[in-house]
Amino acid sequence: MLESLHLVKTFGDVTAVRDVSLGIKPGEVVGLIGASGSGKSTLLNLLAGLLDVTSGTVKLNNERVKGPAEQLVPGHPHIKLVHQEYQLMPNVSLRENIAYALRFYEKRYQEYRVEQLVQLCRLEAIQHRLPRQASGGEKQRTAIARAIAEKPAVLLLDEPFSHLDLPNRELIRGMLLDLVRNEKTACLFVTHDSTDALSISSRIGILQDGQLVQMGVPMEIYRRPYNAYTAQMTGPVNLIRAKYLPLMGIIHAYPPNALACVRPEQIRLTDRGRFGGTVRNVFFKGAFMEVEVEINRFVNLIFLASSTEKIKVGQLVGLELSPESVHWMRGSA
Ligand SMILES: Nc1ncnc2c1ncn2[C@@H]1O[C@H](COP(=O)(O)OP(=O)(O)OP(=O)(O)O)[C@@H](O)[C@H]1O
Repeated sequence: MLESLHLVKTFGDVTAVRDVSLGIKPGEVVGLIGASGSGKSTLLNLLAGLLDVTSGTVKLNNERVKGPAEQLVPGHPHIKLVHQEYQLMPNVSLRENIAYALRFYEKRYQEYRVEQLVQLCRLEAIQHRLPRQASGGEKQRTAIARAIAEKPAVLLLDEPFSHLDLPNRELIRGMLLDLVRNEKTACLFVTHDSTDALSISSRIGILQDGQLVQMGVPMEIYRRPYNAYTAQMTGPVNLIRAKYLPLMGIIHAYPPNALACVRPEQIRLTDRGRFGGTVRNVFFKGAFMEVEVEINRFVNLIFLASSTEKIKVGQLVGLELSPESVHWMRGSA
């Protein structure tokens, strides 16, 4: 198990990581979501033993992971970090890039393991290409294959899905799930986009200004975000001040400026709506539409409608929201 205990990292007067404590078990995928500058890469480097901590501890199976100041070669043999830039050797094939990680092993085992990795990372068809002849997704998969060649206990990934198209993102998602199932690797990745994190992680964490503000199972964080930042980082959301909720038929006992979170799918289109408004925008998203409705001068709401519905800008619509769908947030806006 990889653990961080009260990790802090400062650069001059910037605190990039503030008191972060977390644990990742073998066979678990954990996604950390944070805005740009929230400390994601710094945290990954600390966990990998590639950056010295200001205070706090990183432990792998109860043994302290040393920082670069304490070692000749930075890093830990059982913790691998895949950077955003892949860092492949440019003049040898993708397959040889993977094999290089196994160069100290006996030839037969090396061949066997490379073959296994090529299959696991879906590289059969393009394994003999040079990195410059490969797409971003193929290079990403090669970098992951190389990182896991020696079966590390922990795989850390920096933005593994950014710059990839949907089919490649799906491939990497499937691959990571296979990997943790087959090899019991503990996998932690950071991202600024919640979609992949919500779909494959057993737990997700939200980083805000270097702090881990919330951690839990994806559904719980999506439904019950701690604050507005957590709500916005995990998907489309309506953030509604308490004083406007009676407009929607919701009676409550909260102060006027308390903030409520209502996810778009919790608002329903209905002919017998308790409230309604004028459609301002309709965003086609494929299987569904995101519809923006002006309730009054101060409140716009978004709700989801099936893309088979006929909804037009300027149309009046009736809506329904049940009191149980409203989540009151503790943190400030
Ligand atoms: N070597 C450094 N020297 C000084 N400040 C740094 C250094 N590395 C990071 N920082 C600062 O620490 C904070 C966190 O940076 P970090 O790169 O970890 O964020 P991030 O969430 O990974 O951002 P992004 O998603 O944009 O890559 C930022 O304010 C950044 O400017």
